[in-house]
Amino acid sequence: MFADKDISKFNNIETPFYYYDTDLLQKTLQTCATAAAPFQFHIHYALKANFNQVLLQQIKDIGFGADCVSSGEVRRAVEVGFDHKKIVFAGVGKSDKEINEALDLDIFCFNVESVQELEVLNELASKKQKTAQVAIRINPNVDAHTHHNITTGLDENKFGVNSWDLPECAEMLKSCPNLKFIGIHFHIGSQITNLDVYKNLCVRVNEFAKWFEDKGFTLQILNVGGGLGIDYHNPDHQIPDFESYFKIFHEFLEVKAHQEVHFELGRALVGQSASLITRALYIKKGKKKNFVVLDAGMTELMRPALYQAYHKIENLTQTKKLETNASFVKYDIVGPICESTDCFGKEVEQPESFRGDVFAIRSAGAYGEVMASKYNLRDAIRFVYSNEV
Ligand SMILES: Cc1ncc(COP(=O)(O)O)c(C=O)c1O
Ligand SMILES: N[C@@H](CCCC[NH3+])C(=O)O
Repeated sequence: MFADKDISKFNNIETPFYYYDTDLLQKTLQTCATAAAPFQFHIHYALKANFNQVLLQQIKDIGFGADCVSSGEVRRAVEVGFDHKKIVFAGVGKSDKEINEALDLDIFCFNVESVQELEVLNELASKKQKTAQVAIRINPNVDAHTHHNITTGLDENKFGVNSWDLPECAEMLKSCPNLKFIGIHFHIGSQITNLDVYKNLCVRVNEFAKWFEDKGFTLQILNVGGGLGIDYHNPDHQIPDFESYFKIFHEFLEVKAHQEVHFELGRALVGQSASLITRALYIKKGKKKNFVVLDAGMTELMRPALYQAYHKIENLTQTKKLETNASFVKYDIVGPICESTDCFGKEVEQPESFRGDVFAIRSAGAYGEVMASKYNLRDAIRFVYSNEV
């Protein structure tokens, strides 16, 4: 819920823009850090969720590490000041150039996703006379019970080494003098709201850890990835239940005294901290449908078009006046882009809306700004921070 003073502020700013609530972000980060502390769990923030530098600064300051999926993200993490000994690099398709850059930056660990990648990494590290620390990303075949487009830990997914390739992987590790094997890594999917899924993951991690240890390897790191979801239906001041989440790993993961448990959270840390603020350009009344045409589209927030993802939409101008205007209408809320999927919600009940009304599309902090595109040669996306206006 936005305060009246926020809505008045928005009236004077050119739309569309991302509005970042830096206080909520701070509270979310602090809650996560406090929940992880009793178990000495290590948090790496997954930059792919949002690599906005202002947010990254806050995240770095709380002491989290960085989980990156490209050398661009590795570079961004270094520029912002993340300790290079807390930077990990995962990704199913790291190019030689990216690997070389990450080797030069002496990152903490490469999360390697195939046997062939081990070979390439060893060769590139040897040319630089370096030793790269590696964790093997294993595909555990655990169903994350999330949208099928954002599940990553099933046999049919491209990510990680499949269990049947592990013997070959173990042989390769033994024969690579420029690699230091330090752990195993998992990430089963994103926007996971059924926490029981993580119990299944813990069982599989325990099995794989034992498999490696039985072969004489020492595992220093158990990296269980991220994926904790947020409640898109109730965005107000919402902080995910980090305590229950970490407790599951504390209870179900078998952690040896010499081992560290690493997490890679993205959405849960930043998702609720932003709204996309946009204005109604036109109201179209049809025979079968009414439309609100906004000045933001799938180019600013792609998730609804890409995954039919739900984001709560609020007409801030009319909600403010609701006592005097109790008439509700169902609208398809669409953007200006030349695509039929450019739609933020169908048959969404809203107060009767008018040209110029300011709308908020909530829970847009993760996979929002970073997935914006220039399609239709749109203007670059703008942002506003709560502590600056
Ligand atoms: C390897 C890896 N780690 C961490 C994340 C972060 O995921 P989430 O934003 O769902 O926490 C992702 C994205 O799904 C990922 O692919
Ligand atoms: N972009 C996705 C999440 C992908 C997570 C990265 N593997 C989303 O918006 O929900």
